[in-house]
Amino acid sequence: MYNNPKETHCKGRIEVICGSMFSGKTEELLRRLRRAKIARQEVEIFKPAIDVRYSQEEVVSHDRNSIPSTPVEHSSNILLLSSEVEVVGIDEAQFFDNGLAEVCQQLADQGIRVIVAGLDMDFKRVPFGPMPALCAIADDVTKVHAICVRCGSLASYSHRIVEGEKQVMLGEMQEYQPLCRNCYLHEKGR
Ligand SMILES: Nc1ncnc2c1ncn2[C@@H]1O[C@H](COP(=O)(O)OP(=O)(O)O)[C@@H](O)[C@H]1O
Ligand SMILES: Cc1cn([C@H]2C[C@H](O)[C@@H](COP(=O)(O)O)O2)c(=O)[nH]c1=O
Ligand SMILES: [Zn+2]
Repeated sequence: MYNNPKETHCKGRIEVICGSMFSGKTEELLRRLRRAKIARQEVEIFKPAIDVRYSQEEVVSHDRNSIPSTPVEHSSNILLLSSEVEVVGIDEAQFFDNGLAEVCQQLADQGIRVIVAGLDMDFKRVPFGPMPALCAIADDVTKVHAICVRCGSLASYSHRIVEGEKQVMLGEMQEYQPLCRNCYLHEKGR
C-alpha cells in the first residue's frame, strides 16, 4: 500500500473502514494499527464484548491474523480506558450502542487518532447500529469489498443463509455469504 499522509502525524481524527462481511475490514484495521505500533505510538484496541466468535480477548480476521484487544460492554468504557493513548482501534463497531459516534468524536477532539471498522449494512441491507453516524462524522471513510461467491464481482452485501430474522446473529461462512447486487437480488427472488 502507498504511504498514507494520515499516518505521518497523530492529530485527532476519525477513520472508518466499512463494507460487507469478508471484505477485509479487520485486515485493514490490523494493518493500520500495526503500522502505528511500528511508529512507537501508544495503541489501544477495543471490541464489543458480545463478539466472542474467534476469541474473547483478541480481534481476529477471517484469515486468523490477530491483535490483543479489550472487550467492552458499552461505548462509554472506551473513553475511560483511553487515557494516555495516541491511537484507538475499534472492531465490529456495528454492535456498539449509538453513543459510539459521540465517544469517537470526543477522543478525536482530544487529539487521538480513532480507527473504526464495522459492517455498514445488516443482512437486510439496513444501515447497522452506529455505523451511519460514524461515517457521517468521519474525517476519512474507506469502503472495502469482498468477492461475490456466486459470480466473482465485487460484493457489497452480506447474505444470511440460515434461518433467523434478528439483526444480531454472530457467524461466518456457514451463516453468511458475500454477494454483489445482482446475486443478492437473485437470492431474494427479485
Ligand atoms: N468471498 C470472499 N471475498 C474476499 N475475501 C474472502 C472471501 N472469503 C474469504 N475471504 C478471506 O477473508 C479475508 C478478509 O477477512 P477479514 O479482514 O476478517 O474481513 P471482514 O473483517 O471484512 O469480515 C480475506 O483476506 C480473504 O482471505
Ligand atoms: C450481516 C450480519 C452480520 N452479523 C454478524 C456476523 C459476524 O459475527 C459479524 C460480522 O463480522 P465480520 O468481521 O464483518 O465478518 O456480524 C450480524 O449479527 N447481523 C447481520 O445482519
Ligand atoms: Zn454476484
